[in-house]
Amino acid sequence: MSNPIFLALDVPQIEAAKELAGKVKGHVGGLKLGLEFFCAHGHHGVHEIAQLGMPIFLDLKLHDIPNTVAGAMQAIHVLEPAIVTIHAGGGRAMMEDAKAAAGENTKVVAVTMLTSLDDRDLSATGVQGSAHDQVMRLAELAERSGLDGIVCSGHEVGAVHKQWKHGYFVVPGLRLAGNSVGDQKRVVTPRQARDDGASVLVIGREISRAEDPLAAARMIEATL
Ligand SMILES: O=c1ccn([C@@H]2O[C@H](COP(=O)(O)O)[C@@H](O)[C@H]2O)c(=O)[nH]1
Repeated sequence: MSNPIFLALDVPQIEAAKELAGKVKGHVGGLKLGLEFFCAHGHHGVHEIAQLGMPIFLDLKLHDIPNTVAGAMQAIHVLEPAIVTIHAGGGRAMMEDAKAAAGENTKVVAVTMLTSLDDRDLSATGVQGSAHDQVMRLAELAERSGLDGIVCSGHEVGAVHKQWKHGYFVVPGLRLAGNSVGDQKRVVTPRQARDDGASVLVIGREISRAEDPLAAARMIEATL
């Protein structure tokens, strides 16, 4: 079984990102580059990180009209990312067009509800029901739109997995028991997410902010 951990390289400098990724090489299965890194360094930055030889997850969370998102997908095609995120809230046509524009080796997954939000936050946006209901609804829409999978929290992944047997499930919001959750609200341990059917475990600060990132990565790997 390949290592499901993708390390979130949420650091602004290329050299710092490379150094961190180099330290944990062999103990994570891939590297996640998000908005902070991509806005600062664009394609050049992605090429630099790709030279480390690990699968790249471009967490761009695209959300716009279908034509614009399809154009963005075409523009990143050349980077050959293993995974790209879009927002399920963009609707069916946007998701269909994004998938059609992606490279055939790229998994396109839809963010359902950010792990930094809870039921109250959802209600404040005017959406009725619980976070769980919202994730289930958007997961069904993503599946019907032909996507490879979704991003959800560890609170929902078990239920989504039962409903969508061959989906690809990306789970952030992961913390070891007792550790600070920071800005995350729907949190589980990496082991819990894995046991409930996560395909990819996104881990950032538990490794990147650890005194010894290699020791942290090895320890988390050992819990799986
Ligand atoms: O719902 C979501 C979607 C994406 N993320 C991203 O995952 C990492 C999590 O970082 P931690 O430091 O492990 O909390 C980060 O890059 C987010 O942009 C998410 O947390 N939740």
